[in-house]
Amino acid sequence: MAVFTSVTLQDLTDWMPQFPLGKAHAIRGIASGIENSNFFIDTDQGEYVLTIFENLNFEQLPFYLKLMRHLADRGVLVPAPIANDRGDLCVALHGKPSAIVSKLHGSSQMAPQAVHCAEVGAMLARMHLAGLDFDIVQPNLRSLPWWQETVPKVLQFLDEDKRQLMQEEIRFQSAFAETAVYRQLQNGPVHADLFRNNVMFDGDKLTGFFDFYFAGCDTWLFDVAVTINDWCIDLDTGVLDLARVEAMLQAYHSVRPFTENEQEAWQAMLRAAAFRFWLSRVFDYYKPRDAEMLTPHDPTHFERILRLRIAEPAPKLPR
Ligand SMILES: Nc1ncnc2c1ncn2[C@@H]1O[C@H](COP(=O)(O)OP(=O)(O)O)[C@@H](O)[C@H]1O
Ligand SMILES: N[C@@H](CCOP(=O)(O)O)C(=O)O
Repeated sequence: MAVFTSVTLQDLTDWMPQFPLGKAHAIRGIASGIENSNFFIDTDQGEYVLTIFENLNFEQLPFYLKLMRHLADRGVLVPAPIANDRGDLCVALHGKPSAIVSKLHGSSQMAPQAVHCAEVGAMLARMHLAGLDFDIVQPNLRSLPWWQETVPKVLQFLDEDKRQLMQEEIRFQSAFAETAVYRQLQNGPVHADLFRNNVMFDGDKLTGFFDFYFAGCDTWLFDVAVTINDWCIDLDTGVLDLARVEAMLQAYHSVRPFTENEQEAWQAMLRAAAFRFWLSRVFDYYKPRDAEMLTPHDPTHFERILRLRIAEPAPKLPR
């Protein structure tokens, strides 16, 4: 469980009057999550989610919070940030940037079937299209420059086999990013971390995407690859489940058709998406931060997926 910054009900009572939510009645730390401190709060106006951002700063946060507002206004199902009496979505609490967003109903679907993957694929395509007229540009902070800067910091912790894989993949991805195919991919705001635990369902109906705090401007195809690599695999082996892959890709394609260029980039992009999370998990594993409660993610999971995506071509994108 990750609560890096503690907040008491008294802290909340002192801080809340600036928000149009009435009084705070209860606060509960949220177990899951590894980046921020999250709490459910009960107010006169109902239940909300309070997030204290542990790594993002006041300059970076408007991108995420305004993006969520922009998407919500266009019918994409995401939490709506609540502004304070000065119109600010991001306000200091214990000296750290913090925000209150609406609570999505339902729960995460951790054993998804094709029907859930189709819902996610269609909403992801709607999200990409809705982001077309979002005018704040902020790069995905965990894309190639971060990979290039982080690989040298973690190589010392890896055995020879893993070190070689990491070095080969960063070379491959650096070269891929220079290609004409890559450079012509459609770019815009992407979620970049749309795992099973970041989507809510009520039965088979999707109720929202959340945890936008890895979002940034990147290729739409990278977002699709990240999502496929989590939703459409056997979690024990990393092997793709073809029925789920097809359901997600077809649903996405029916809202926003894939391009020929994306066809060409697909296999390399699935590798990029696996590499990104292998690297961040290795980094988090060897450089843990303080937390009252913290469950690190297993890095070998994404190493396995990367090796698989290199060894076996995934199903092609629909045409
Ligand atoms: N808007 C929301 N509505 C409902 N539950 C939420 C919302 N935001 C976060 N949560 C809950 O909090 C948990 C942790 O949030 P998450 O954003 O994944 O944390 P972190 O940013 O630390 O990775 C989620 O698994 C979910 O149960
Ligand atoms: N999805 C990432 C880590 C980010 O954690 P989250 O709880 O914010 O999704 C991973 O699995 O490595």
